[in-house]
Amino acid sequence: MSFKVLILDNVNERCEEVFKERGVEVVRNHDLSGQELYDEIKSYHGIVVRSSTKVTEEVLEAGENLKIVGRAGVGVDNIDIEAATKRGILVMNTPNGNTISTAEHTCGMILALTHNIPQAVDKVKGGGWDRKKYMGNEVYNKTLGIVGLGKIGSEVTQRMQHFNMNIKAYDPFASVEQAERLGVELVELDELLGTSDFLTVHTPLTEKTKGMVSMENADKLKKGIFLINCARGGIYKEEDLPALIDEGYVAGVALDVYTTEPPTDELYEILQHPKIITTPHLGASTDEAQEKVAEQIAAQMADALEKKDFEGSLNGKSISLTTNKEVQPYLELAQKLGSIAIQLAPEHANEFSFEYSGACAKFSDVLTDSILKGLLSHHVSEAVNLINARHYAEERGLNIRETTASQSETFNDLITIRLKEDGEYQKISATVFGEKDYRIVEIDGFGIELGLEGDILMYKNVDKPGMLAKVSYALAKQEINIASLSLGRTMKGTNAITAVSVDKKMTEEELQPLYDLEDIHALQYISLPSNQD
Ligand SMILES: NC(=O)c1ccc[n+]([C@@H]2O[C@H](COP(=O)([O-])OP(=O)(O)OC[C@H]3O[C@@H](n4cnc5c(N)ncnc54)[C@H](O)[C@@H]3O)[C@@H](O)[C@H]2O)c1
Ligand SMILES: O=C(O)CC[C@@H](O)C(=O)O
Repeated sequence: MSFKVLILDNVNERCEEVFKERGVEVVRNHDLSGQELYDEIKSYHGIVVRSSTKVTEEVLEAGENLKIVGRAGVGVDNIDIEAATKRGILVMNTPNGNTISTAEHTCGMILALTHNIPQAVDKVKGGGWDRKKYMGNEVYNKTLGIVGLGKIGSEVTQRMQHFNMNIKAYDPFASVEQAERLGVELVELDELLGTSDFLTVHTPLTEKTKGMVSMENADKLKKGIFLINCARGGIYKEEDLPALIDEGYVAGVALDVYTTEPPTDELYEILQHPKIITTPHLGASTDEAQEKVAEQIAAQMADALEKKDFEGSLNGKSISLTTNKEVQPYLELAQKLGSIAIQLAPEHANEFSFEYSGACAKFSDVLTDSILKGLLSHHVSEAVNLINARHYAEERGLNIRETTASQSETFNDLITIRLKEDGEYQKISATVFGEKDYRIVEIDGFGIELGLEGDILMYKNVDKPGMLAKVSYALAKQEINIASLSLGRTMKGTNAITAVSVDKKMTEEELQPLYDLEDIHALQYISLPSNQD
């Protein structure tokens, strides 16, 4: 299949080159919005953006053929990931292509801020000369507080240590080992605010980070602190910044990012403050970073479109495993098992437990996605895939438990689904022999061996002579051929379970005579897709 990708923002030309090298048709059309964008996007399988294009639910809906949204950069706050996930559209970014540039920009901002460089440049260029007014401060031996010890925070740390700064950090997700390796002291946020001479933030904008510094918590700040934000607008409350400076809490502010970009008139006013220096979201704007993110996003998207690799995917992390040859047989097994389990399940079943034993256990995450795909395909009208399966499971209130064991007692690998009905668990287990021989091996304690393919009749009967003859006669009368069969029982003469594979899809009318047979109970008809080539 040939793929088409649309580049919507000002992404470096290496993006087109890489797509073309990979045989992907690529079109560039910048700054589209509204109806123009909805019309244009229809035929494309992928779109590439930076931060200008807002990839809203409406845009995704208009993208009838859309499979991937690629962000040439880190922040994906301009992409409605939830809506993309629901539609099974992959969202990817390039998490490290612009790390170095942004870290360098941050260090540049720290030095420019404390040495009053931008203000002094303006003065001299305007024909002035004032050495007293632009007296600065050294960073040497000062404390730099870092909020967010991720990729950029870590690179800033290493660079500013060479300026002999003492680095402290607040990051609830950072490990002590990581901090030790970097020579950073991990502290709580209040301590960081109260002891830092400079504070730089390197987190996404979230409910937790929004307004991290504002007039409300001004008393927590070390007097005369310098604030730097090269992450996302709004982490410092912008409208409070002039007052924080004028009232002596803050010595100066450096901003590369704003809540609205370009800044609104109101925000523009704030930026006129002589102690606030600014750049127009330039952190990642270097030739090197832009080449890297452009190349990376094109290569990642081409790989994903060809289903070779899913590196950089944000809303389908576990699907990157699907390119691993080892996981492929289990994926199909899991999906088939999900499909059969839901066909055997009573209506409204919503409590499931998935058990993985043996080598397959290490892939449990993606196997759960695959079971859910099989299970939900029967209930959800939209296309369910590995990206959106968990979303639909949650939306439908399915309660899922997952357990793993490194070994199975009976088979090399075993996947079992239990579903709860009237307080009792029904159980179905399956395994794969070789690469594609998928078999159910147990249903509700009955050992059975049944290929997981095609059209299957499954029923319970009393274990006595003549039962199979009745069924085969009812089928033969309708000229329906039996392909294979499997019998299972717990004890001679008690209950038995029988599975009969037939050579054609059966209609309700054809099934009726079988439902009417005496001593044949709980007859169910299951249809499974053929094994993939
Ligand atoms: N100015 C630019 O041009 C530019 C360029 C690249 C990235 N960015 C932005 O910089 C930010 C950081 O990027 P990164 O690549 O380092 O990301 P990252 O994911 O590597 O690091 C983010 C860190 O923030 C931490 N974190 C999350 N919530 C937190 C909280 N409430 N308190 C403290 N720490 C928290 C995470 O644990 C993580 O370590 C992102 O917002 C990104 O969009 C801006
Ligand atoms: O595309 C850009 O220049 C913005 C980059 C940056 O904000 C990011 O999050 O990667």
